Amino acid sequence: MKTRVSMELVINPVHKLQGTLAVPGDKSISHRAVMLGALAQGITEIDNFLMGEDCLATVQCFKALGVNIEGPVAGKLRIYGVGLHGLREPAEVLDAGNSGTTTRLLMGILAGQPFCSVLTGDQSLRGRPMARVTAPLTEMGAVFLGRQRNNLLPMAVRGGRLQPLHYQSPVASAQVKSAILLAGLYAAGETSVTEPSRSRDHTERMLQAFGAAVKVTGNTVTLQGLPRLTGQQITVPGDISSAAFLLVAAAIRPGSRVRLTGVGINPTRDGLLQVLKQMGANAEIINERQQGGEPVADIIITGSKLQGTRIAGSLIPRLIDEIPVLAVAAAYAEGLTEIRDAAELKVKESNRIATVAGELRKFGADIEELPDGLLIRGGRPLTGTTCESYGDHRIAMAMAVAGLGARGQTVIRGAQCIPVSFPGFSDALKLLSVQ
Ligand SMILES: O=C(O)C1=C[C@@H](OP(=O)(O)O)[C@@H](O)[C@H](O)C1
Ligand SMILES: C=C(OP(=O)(O)O)C(=O)O
Repeated sequence: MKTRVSMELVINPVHKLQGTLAVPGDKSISHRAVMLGALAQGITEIDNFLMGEDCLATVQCFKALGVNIEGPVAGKLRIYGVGLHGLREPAEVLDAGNSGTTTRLLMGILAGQPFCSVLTGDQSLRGRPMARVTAPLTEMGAVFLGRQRNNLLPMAVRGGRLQPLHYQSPVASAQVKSAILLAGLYAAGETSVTEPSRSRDHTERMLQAFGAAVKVTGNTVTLQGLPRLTGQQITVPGDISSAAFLLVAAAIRPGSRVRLTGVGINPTRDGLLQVLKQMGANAEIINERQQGGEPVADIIITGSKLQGTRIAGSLIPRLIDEIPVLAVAAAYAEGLTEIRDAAELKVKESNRIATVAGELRKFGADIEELPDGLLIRGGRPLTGTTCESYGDHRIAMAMAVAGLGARGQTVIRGAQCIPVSFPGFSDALKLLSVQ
């Protein structure tokens, strides 16, 4: 297990943000490109791969499963696919680091393998619930052995012959949906997942691009098992979840104008843009195009006076990772913001309802925790403070954004977690900041 040196990020208030920037590649799409590339026949080449620690953990796991992968070097990766049945029993424990996506999607794939593997991760990941995938995968025929009735890592998996499953998921979670669909690759016949509302659909899109038959009807996705997957060329779009920090930073500083190029605007991921508009921000989408089966565009945002809003229901899965930074936008907005139906935030890298509320309160924000969200009475002037990341990259970056509009200096302790999803975050802020 890696031990990392604790790092502090010092944030000084900025007058405004200005400039043009390309954010790093999408984390969700980067993970999936490695996984499907490994299970395909032939070569998959990936460009603009996210060199974040979570995606590097996925690459390491597939190397340990016997896949020949060149790179990643400067966002380029070449995978020599082994086909659906070509993975090899790993001689070492598979370490997913901080990454829930690596763990849960990999569990789906390992469920279909006729060998034994063991998965673990860092302290945060070892506390996150896995029964949401081990339970349905057990129904399909895989065998798991882990703490708290197969809920916590480390977890041993013995895969094998799988039965197809029609699963009614109690949560809108792309990780649950994807784990079952990836296991469904190994089951003869149709496997389907129905969600309470639609989660991100990158797995469905990419499975189709690699040649699998996938049907989407309402909130149900159906996959035909045992397809032949063929290697692809994939250019990963910029990550809207990383763009979110820069978009909110610009939105809360009047006079700002920032252009982010090549950002993924998949409709299952673009809730942030809808909410920023609801709050009165001026966000323009231009140069829309398709890249790797995903819609991308440039986003131009200007600073404006923001108003409070309500964020709930089927919008939540479309912006789940952006809620910490949207809470920051709400603290700078006039009036009340209510975030509901977001209890999933409690089982992320930290309990994000508690950590967002606790850290924003240190700046002087008026914020109340709800069982499934947050109530923020915005408009109070914020004062720079010392924040904790709790090892959660999104909390570290959200609080850095809060510091940009506060009076005085802000220090983010535990900032070494930021490259989990956004290597180069502080350089991006520096580049865009006008003091
Ligand atoms: O499938 C994915 O790539 C992800 C799904 C989401 O998690 P859930 O599926 O738990 O909602 C999200 O929070 C995570 O950052 C990435
Ligand atoms: C929740 C996140 O990721 P994961 O579940 O993959 O750890 C995230 O990046 O905010």
